[in-house]
Amino acid sequence: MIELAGLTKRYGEKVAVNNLTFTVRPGIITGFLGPNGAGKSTTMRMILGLDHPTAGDVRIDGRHYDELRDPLTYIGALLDAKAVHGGRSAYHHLLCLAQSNGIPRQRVREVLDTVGLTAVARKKAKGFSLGMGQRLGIAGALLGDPRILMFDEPVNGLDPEGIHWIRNLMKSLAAQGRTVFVSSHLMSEMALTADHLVVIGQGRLLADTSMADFIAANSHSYVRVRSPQRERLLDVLHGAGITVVEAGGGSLEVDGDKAELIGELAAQHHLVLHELSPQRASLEEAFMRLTAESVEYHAHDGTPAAAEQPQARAQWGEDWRRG
Ligand SMILES: Nc1ncnc2c1ncn2[C@@H]1O[C@H](COP(=O)(O)OP(=O)(O)OP(=O)(O)O)[C@@H](O)[C@H]1O
Repeated sequence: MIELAGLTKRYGEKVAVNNLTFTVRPGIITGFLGPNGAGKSTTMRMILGLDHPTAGDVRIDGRHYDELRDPLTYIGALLDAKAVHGGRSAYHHLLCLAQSNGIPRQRVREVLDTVGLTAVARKKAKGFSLGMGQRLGIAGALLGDPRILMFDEPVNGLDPEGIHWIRNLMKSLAAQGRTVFVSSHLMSEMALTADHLVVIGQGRLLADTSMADFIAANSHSYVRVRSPQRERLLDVLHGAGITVVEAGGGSLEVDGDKAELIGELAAQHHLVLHELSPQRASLEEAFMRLTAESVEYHAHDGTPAAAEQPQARAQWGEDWRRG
């Protein structure tokens, strides 16, 4: 497990990480989300002892990183794929890591094979593409066969086949009972990969919950209904006390999880339905809704940043609901 307790990091006036307390558990993939500058990388660096907390504590299986003997055998991490000596080959980069962590030499060939870099093992890392660099970083993380894996933006630079590969790799690592902690800005990918989410904004914890609960809590569910007997259906729904909003394209929208109720009412009144579809927000929509107030860096599209605009969250929710 990775356990954070009141973890805080200040850089001068800037509070990059603010009193974070959460636990990353084994056997599942925990996604780590937050807008740009939220403090994800700083948190990950503190977990690895690369940055020292201003306050609070972080432990790996009960110990601080610098107390771990051969740390790569406890926790493997991909933080910055470019943090490789460019003049070394992939093989020699991994061999150096192995030798300094008491890891047998044959493990280097195994991980090169796992990440698909065997054919370029003797090539210098400085000639590697972004995706090859990511694969080499992942090989380094796997080298010590650790129980805990931590990946910062692992799909960055990977092609669709590579993204598919890393998704399956993380799932199999979690299925083996390992702890997998991964950050990504690719929400669609995170939705397919993570079981649990930790979300931060401006260094603070915003959510620590299962994927399903996160989406349910931060999104609005409604049912879209279309019928060729629209007017009669409206009467029936109004008669049952159900509030209906007329949406574009002749469809109707009803708040909440009322699909079954609407279907039964339609059947009782012999009404034909062409569509009866429960709608739920995607992870991306739920994430934007939750973090709207803590986004620091906005592109200028004429509207002020949400942080400067206290009503933004409610307004955005309304737009999203009908948009
Ligand atoms: N060495 C440093 N000195 C000063 N400020 C720093 C330093 N490292 C990070 N910060 C600041 O701390 C905040 C958090 O940065 P961090 O890189 O951890 O965010 P992040 O969530 O990983 O962002 P991104 O998604 O953009 O990678 C930012 O405002 C950043 O500018």
